[in-house]
Order: sequence, then structure tokens, then C-alpha cells
Amino acid sequence: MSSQVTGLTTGSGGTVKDQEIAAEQRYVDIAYARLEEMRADAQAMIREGYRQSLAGTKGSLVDRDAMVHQAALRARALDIADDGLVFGRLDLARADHDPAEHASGEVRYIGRVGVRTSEHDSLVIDWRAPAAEDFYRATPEDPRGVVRRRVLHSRGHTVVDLEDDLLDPDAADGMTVVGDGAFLASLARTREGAMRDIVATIQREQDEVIRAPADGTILVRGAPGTGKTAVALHRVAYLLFRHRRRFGSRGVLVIGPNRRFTAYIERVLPSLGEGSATLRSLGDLVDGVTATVHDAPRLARLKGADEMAAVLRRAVTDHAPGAPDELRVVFKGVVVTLDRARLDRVRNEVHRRSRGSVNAARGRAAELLLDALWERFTDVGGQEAAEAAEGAEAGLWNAILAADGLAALDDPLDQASGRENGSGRENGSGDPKRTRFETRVREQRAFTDFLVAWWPIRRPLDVLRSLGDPSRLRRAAGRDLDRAGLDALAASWKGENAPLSYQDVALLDEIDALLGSPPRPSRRKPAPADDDPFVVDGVNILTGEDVVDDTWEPEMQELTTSIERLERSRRVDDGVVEERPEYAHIVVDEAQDLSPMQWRMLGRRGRQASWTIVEDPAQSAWEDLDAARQAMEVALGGERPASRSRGRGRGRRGRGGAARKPAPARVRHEYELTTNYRNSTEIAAVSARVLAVALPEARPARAVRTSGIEPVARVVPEPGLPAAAREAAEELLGQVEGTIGVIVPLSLDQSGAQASLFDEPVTAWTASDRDRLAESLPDRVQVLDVLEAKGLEFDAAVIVAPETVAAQSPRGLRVLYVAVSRATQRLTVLTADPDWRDRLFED
Ligand SMILES: Nc1ncnc2c1ncn2[C@@H]1O[C@H](COP(=O)(O)OP(=O)(O)OP(=O)(O)O)[C@@H](O)[C@H]1O
Repeated sequence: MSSQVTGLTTGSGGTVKDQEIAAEQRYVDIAYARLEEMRADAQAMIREGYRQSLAGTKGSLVDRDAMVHQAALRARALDIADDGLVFGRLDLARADHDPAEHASGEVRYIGRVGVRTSEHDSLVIDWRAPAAEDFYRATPEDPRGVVRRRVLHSRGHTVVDLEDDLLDPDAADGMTVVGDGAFLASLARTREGAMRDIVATIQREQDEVIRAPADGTILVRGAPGTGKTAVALHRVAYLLFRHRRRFGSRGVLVIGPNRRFTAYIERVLPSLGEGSATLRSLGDLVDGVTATVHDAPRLARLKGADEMAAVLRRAVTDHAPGAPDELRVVFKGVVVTLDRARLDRVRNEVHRRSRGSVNAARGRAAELLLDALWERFTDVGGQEAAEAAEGAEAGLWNAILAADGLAALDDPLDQASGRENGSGRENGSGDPKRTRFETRVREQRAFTDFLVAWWPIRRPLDVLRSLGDPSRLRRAAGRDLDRAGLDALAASWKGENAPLSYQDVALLDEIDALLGSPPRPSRRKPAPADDDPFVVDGVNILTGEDVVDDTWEPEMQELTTSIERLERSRRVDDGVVEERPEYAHIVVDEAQDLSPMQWRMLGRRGRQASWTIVEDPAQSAWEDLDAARQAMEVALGGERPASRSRGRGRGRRGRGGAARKPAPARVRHEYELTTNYRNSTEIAAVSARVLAVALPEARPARAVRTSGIEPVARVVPEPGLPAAAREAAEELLGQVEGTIGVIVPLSLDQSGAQASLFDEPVTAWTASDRDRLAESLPDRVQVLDVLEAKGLEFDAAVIVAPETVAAQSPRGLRVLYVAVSRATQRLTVLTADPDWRDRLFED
């Protein structure tokens, strides 16, 4: 028999629950005392590391670094554990349980880090260790040897509440069971603006995802509020704990939809003691650029489509803006010219042969230009003319020398060809006249200046901006874009200061991959080469190497090759070209919104990675989900069915991709989360109605918490919506303690070239509407548009003009579904259309 207690008073003072709390407090105090000793040990180890460095040998410095690094990591993890160190207790059944005896089997305490006594006995088990798994997995149907599971709620070092689950009543002889729904109560807690870890209350289906196999791909689906983000972050902490060597060294990347979202989740991993994962949004994944705007859905669809890859491929092979369209050199008095058509042929040939990095192909461009010049030189009879001029010149000199009684000159051009043998390009022709020609041409400033201007080292942003010119974009587009698309795209990229959108960032990454690294400078500086014609102001324009000597004037360096320098300074640190980072594991949150181009961007960072993909297709703002799926498959590098599925996982065969050679097949496991921990049942009912219209076949998640507070709907004439939104926010400020989100429709640019994308004008909210609304509201109220609200949650939400949100794009209803599922406690909907009130609020 066990005794279920919620607040009974005992004779010895306090409730039974108080006594249980006091007993747990004694244990927790012991754990904290030991934690303090471990922290002191870690500090001592850091000091010892520094002391060793005084020994002064190289080996001791390496040892010191390793020791200090390890000790510092340990110290940080221990510091973090200081808050709520112990949060769980498992009472296990005795293996030889005799029903006649009192059950007192093994007791395990679960916490944020593992704590052992100085004799190495376990005091607290790290939540990620195998021995902690039962804490999250045991259920009454499958108790896994657990009789009672206890969750300890603490404030700092003090235990303030307990909650028990009795999992095996037959084995719980005499065991006290306390609790009054503290878990559910914790779900209703105030949201303060940043997501918190859920380590003490991870549920079984969530734990299966967190501890899923580390290889291959994990695909996690679930409706809003089912904990997908929370689970993905806890999985990162788990992977880094269990496979530190593998994931710690090459790194884990967590990708979220926007910067607001990454700011919202950024505290979770550090609170779990993991500071090493890289957290980025789709808008700041590429170094040096930051997206500040979302494109209107139709523009986003154009930019994100797979076809853009071909458009950009053609764009980087076009001549750079301002590239000269004539090359003119002089050899032996003969003027040799390459006109625009000939230059274009050379350009095409360079691209055909160099397949890959455009920026690194300048050397090849120089070679093919020389070939074309020689061809042209011979075509125009230049050889004969040069020989005649040469003969006349030599004759003149010899006549002068003979008059002075001196011997005749050797052929000066033969001397030049002798020099050529040692230093120049081997053109393979074996023709000394041609070799001589090339040597002379390469020495000409006209040629090297032309080369730098005609084949500049290009930056991705310059290429994108150049497509703001409609004629240039039309050349690049071929048949891949129609007229309306062309105009809208060009308008969005035009001008130095046009803001960069989230989709633009993926395009910049694509261009970066096409341009490739600029030529790599060598670590060793070569000697200054005064006689090297490809050295222009201290830089070899073919290789990008610095060939400056100590006497070089820095100002002079800046004069001629500043583009190269700028580009290299972006990437080069201490002589090492910084390549695009690749990760061992990539977590993609809100994956349903990624465009094909964004998948390509991620794929380049995870060629060898395993993946955790988290998504809810019902929340997708992206129109062409099939194309996005295919791009995802390519990014993931080919799949094969799971050899062994765990939990609810199911294996599935993917469709490798054509754009990249498929990587070795990888295992995939799919999971579904089914419980909504965010919304009250009342709010969940509203979002279920939107889902039923948006995607009738989809199933809403089961909400578990009833608040007794019904959502509110108000019908307001359209011009009055901003004022009504403000009023609603002010009202909610008095009703909830935490955050309030006022979620408004998108601000769509339907002017100028972008107007052609809209069949008919759609109501939009302007930036000034938003600003006016946000004016003088306190910080805990955020005014944001529906796309910015992705992944976030608030104590209360005001949804403004659902009818407009629904009409703004073909996926408008799904976007509205996102908006109405953000609130934990209170929801107010303001609409100008009474039908919409009925749709959302009447059964
Ligand atoms: N096991 C749990 N214990 C306590 N809180 C939980 C648990 N699981 C999820 N939550 C809470 O539920 C809320 C929703 O979680 P989360 O944001 O991860 O959901 P989501 O599925 O990613 O939602 P969306 O699809 O809307 O982005 C968060 O406040 C999270 O802390």
C-alpha cells in the first residue's frame, strides 16, 4: 500500500509533504556540499595548469593548455549546475522483492551534472547518463523497475515542492506519494521572454527523440507547442555529453528561422552547461552579412526556388560591371586588339575549362587571353610586320655600332626568350617566337591592368547587387524567370542600400560557393620579384600572394588591388584562408519553412554531418513543399531505410539528389510529438479550428492544461484596428505578468515593380502602423508580424486582422495557424469581418 498525500497535517508538525521536502533537503544539502568541493578541485586544476607553464618547456605549455581547457569546461558546467542541481529521484523495486517486506530498493537522484563522493559513490546522476533514462521513460504501463518517480522543484539550493508519480503500486509498500499537479502548474508559469530548459520534466516521447541514435537523420514532427524546439536543444546537450569527442571537435550548428527566435532560445543550451554549439538564424549564417527583412511571400518564392541556382551560375559567368570590352597591346609596333566578341569567347572558354571557382580562374584567364592575342597577332600578319620592324631596328643599331668600330649586337629578342625559359609560362608550343611574344605582352602594364579589371576578384554582394540591373538579370535568367518575376527581383536588389532579406542570404552563399575562395596566399612570403610581370604593386595578381618586401609602402598596396585585399581580409586571418565551416551535426528548427536555396546553403555546411530536422508542415509558409523536400534530401546526402527503428521511429528511403554526388546512405528515424504543452485547451480549440480549414487532414496535438479562461474575439471596423490592438495589449498588461505578443499582418511592398507579383492589392500593415502601435508600450509587449512570430511564445497574444493574414499569401491560413498558437494563457483576436469571428469561435 502507498499513501497519496497532498496536504495532510501530521502530529509531529507540518504536513507529510513538508516532512518529505525536509528529508529531500537534507540530501540536496549533501550534494551541494560535494559540488562545492568539486568546484574547488576544478579551480585548483586551473591553477595547477598555469603553474606547470612556469616549467617553461614546450611540452608543458601544451599540457597546460589541455589541462586548463578541460578544467575550465568542468568549472563552468559545475557553476551552471549550482541552480537546481538535483531535480529528480527514482525509487527502484528491490530485485528480490518479497511482498511481505517493506520495499526499499535502490534510490537514484537525477540532476544537471553527475556528482560523486570522494570515494566515487554516486550522489547525483547526470540527466544525460544511461542510468537516468528511466527517469524519463518509465510509465505505469512500462515501469522499467521504477516504483516511484519524484520531481523536486527548487529555488536556488532550496527544495520548495515535490511531485510524485506512482508507477508500480504493487511494489510501493508503505511509500509516501505526494503531489498536486505541479508539472501542469509549471506549464502555466509566466513566460519572461526567454525559453527555459525542461530538463526536470522531459516526457517519454520527448526523451526518445533526445536520446535517438547519433548517426544519420532524425526527423521530428509535431504540432505547435509539442516541445520540438525544446527537445532539439536538449538533444544537442545530450549528443555533446555522450559523444563529446565526435561532436565537440567538429561542432554542432543549430539553425532557427530568424534572429528574434535565436535570441529567444539562446539561453537554453548554456543553462544545460553547453556553450559550444553554434546558434545561428537563416539570416546570419553567412559571415559578414545580416538579413534585416523578410521578402513578401511571392518574392520569397522566386528567390528561394531551385531555379535560382542556375540563374546565379549564369550571373557569375557574365562579365563584371565596368569590365573593359577591348584589350589592346602593342608588340614590335604591331597593335593587337581583342574586341568584345573575342573577349566573350575567351571568357566562356575559361569558365568551361575551370569548372568551379571563378575567382581562382584568373590565371587561366591570363593564359587564354595570351593564346587569343597570339592567334590574333598571327591572323593580322603581325609576325611578318614584327620581323620587318625587328630587322630594321637591328640594322640601324648595327650601322651605329659599326660606325663606332664595335661588334654587331646579338638578337635582343633571343635574349628575352632565354630569360623566358627560366621564369615564364610554358605555353607548350615550343615556338620561340610565340614565347617571346607572350613574354613581352605579359610585361605590359596595359595587359596586367586589363586582366585585373576584366577578371576582378568578385564579392558575392557585388554580384547580387549587379542583378539589380534588369538587363543583366535577364541575361542570367534565361528562360528561368518570367517578366513579372524579373522586374520584382531586380527592384529588390537595386541600389547599394537595399536591405538584405532572409532569402538573399542563401543566394549570397550560393554565389560565394560559385565564386570560390580568392587565390590562397602562401604562408611563406616569396622574395620580391621585380621582374615578374604579374606582380602589381606587391601582389601577384594570378595567385593573390603578397610579394611585398620590408620596404614596401603600405599606401601603395592600397592603390591598385584593393578589391582583392578587401576580399581576402574578409576571409584571411594570419595567412590562413577561412573556409566555410562544416559541422558534425546540424539541427534545423522550423524546417518546414526552408526554401530549396536555403537547403542548399545548409547542405554545404553538413556534407558529412548527421542531422536533427524539426518541423511541422501544417505551419509552413513555404508554397512549394515538394521542391523544398527534394532540396532537403539532397542536403542530407541520401538516405537508406533504418536498420533498426527505435521507439516510434520508422525508416524511410530518401531520394538522393542530382546536384551533388550522393553521400553514403544514412539511416533516418522519424518521430512524432503529440502533446501540446504550450496552449491552454481553450486556446488550442481556436487553433484547431484554423487548422481544420488550413489543412483538414491534419490532426491537432492534445493540449493538457485547462485554464478556464476563454479567448476573446472583437469585431472592429478596419481603420480602428490599430487602436483596438493597443487597447487590447493594455488590457492584457493588467491580466498577465509576462510577455504579450501583438501579431500583425505582413507589411507588403506592392508598389513599383513588385506590384506585378500581386493579382490584386492585398491589405497590408505598414511599418508606421506597427511603430505607432508599439509606441510607449512597455518592453514586455512585442509588436511583430506573423513571420517574426514563428517559434515564439507569449503569456498572451493579440492577433490583428486574421482575415488579412489569411489573404496575404497562398499559405496565409497556415501562417495564421502559427499566430493563434503562440499564447499560453490569453488570446484576443481582433477582426474587421464578423464571419471570421464565427469561423474561429463557433463550433
Ligand atoms: N516536457 C516539458 N515540460 C515542461 N515544459 C515543456 C515540456 N515540453 C515542452 N514544454 C514547453 O512547451 C512550450 C512549447 O515548446 P516548444 O517551443 O519547444 O514547442 P514547439 O513544438 O517547438 O512549438 P512551435 O511549433 O510552435 O515552434 C515551451 O514553453 C516549452 O518549454
